[in-house]
Amino acid sequence: MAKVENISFAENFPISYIELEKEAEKKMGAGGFGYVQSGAGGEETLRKNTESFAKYSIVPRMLRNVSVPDTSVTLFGKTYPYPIFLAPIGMQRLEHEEGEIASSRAAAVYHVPFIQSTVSSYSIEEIAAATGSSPKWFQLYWSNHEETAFNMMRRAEEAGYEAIVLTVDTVMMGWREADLRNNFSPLKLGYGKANYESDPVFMSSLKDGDVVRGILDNIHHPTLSWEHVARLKEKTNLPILLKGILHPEDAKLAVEKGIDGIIVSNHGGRQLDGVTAAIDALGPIAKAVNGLIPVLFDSGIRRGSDAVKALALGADAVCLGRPFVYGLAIGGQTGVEKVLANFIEETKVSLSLAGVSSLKEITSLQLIR
Ligand SMILES: Cc1cc2nc3c(=O)[nH]c(=O)nc-3n(C[C@H](O)[C@H](O)[C@H](O)COP(=O)(O)O)c2cc1C
Ligand SMILES: CCCCCCC(=O)C(=O)O
Repeated sequence: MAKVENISFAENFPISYIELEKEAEKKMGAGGFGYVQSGAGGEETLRKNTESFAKYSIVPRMLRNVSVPDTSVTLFGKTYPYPIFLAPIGMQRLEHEEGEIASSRAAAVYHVPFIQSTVSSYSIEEIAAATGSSPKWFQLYWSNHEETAFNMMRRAEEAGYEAIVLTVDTVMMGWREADLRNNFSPLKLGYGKANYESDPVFMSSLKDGDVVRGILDNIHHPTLSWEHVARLKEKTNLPILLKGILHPEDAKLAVEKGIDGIIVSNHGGRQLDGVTAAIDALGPIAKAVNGLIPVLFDSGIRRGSDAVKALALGADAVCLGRPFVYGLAIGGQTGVEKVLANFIEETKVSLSLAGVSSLKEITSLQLIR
């Protein structure tokens, strides 16, 4: 780390998101880069996700002794040093040979919880072995072969994962024009198989032994409903969060049905184009939930001041997505560590300059539109 004035930062590494994206593009093939970078449809939501942060202006407070900001957050009885998670991102071998092994180890360096995707390139057990006791959550894609979903969740529980994130906005793939243009399907190319190939329940469900076809048959699940969620809940003692909530009524239903937390997200603009910017959905949802369950946020977080705005609007923590994946493409584990180092430092500086000395008081930080 280098230092300029009071700021520590990762040297010889892209600082801004634009630079990160540019460097990552040089390292990745066109198909893989297009898959990560692009959004659905005309990319209206992808653009809005980042642009909409500018609608919210922080009104900072002064003279508040911000010398040692307390950035810790407690969720489900566990305290983490920062209100920051790594979002579940599938198939990270697209970016780097070491994929999720590298990114989960980088997260562990900062005690940042790593959310592992169902469609990851290394299995639940491999990531657990690589990261020991550092915090991990498991993101579950529902499976049409229901026992496969239950078994993956059981494996995560046994491997020491601390929560299950059920993604509910991906019952089918969005209309992604870059992938159509490039004829690019990471699932068909065999990325994202690790949790399936290592799952005896899934493997024994295959009729013809074709793993890729089996994944494709299972992962698109348009029948998903609250009844499935209730069945899932019966099968685990881990907290369950629903990822992909954008409507306050769905958030209220989640509370009513005993769900433990939600992630406000539009999947980084990759699913339905034209939906609300995630940051615009956050305030009304936080109000509807009224502190009854934790509310996490992703989709558009690019810098520390974005995190401060999301926290002020009611998020308990934010998940970093594309920025860390670009770090992975540029420099493997070290690249992700550098992205995290800069993001954490910028978040701390932003909180201090906003006059927030503890996250416990963040919701009193005023934002004007
Ligand atoms: C390449 C890529 C793969 C993703 N894979 C998953 C996944 O497997 N499971 C999931 O729930 N979300 C997945 N997401 C969505 C992220 O978890 C997160 O919602 C999104 O990246 C947030 O948008 P942002 O990265 O633009 O901030 C993926 C996103 C990207 C960019
Ligand atoms: C039908 C869901 C497949 C999703 C694959 C990974 C993902 O979430 C993505 O955004 O891409």
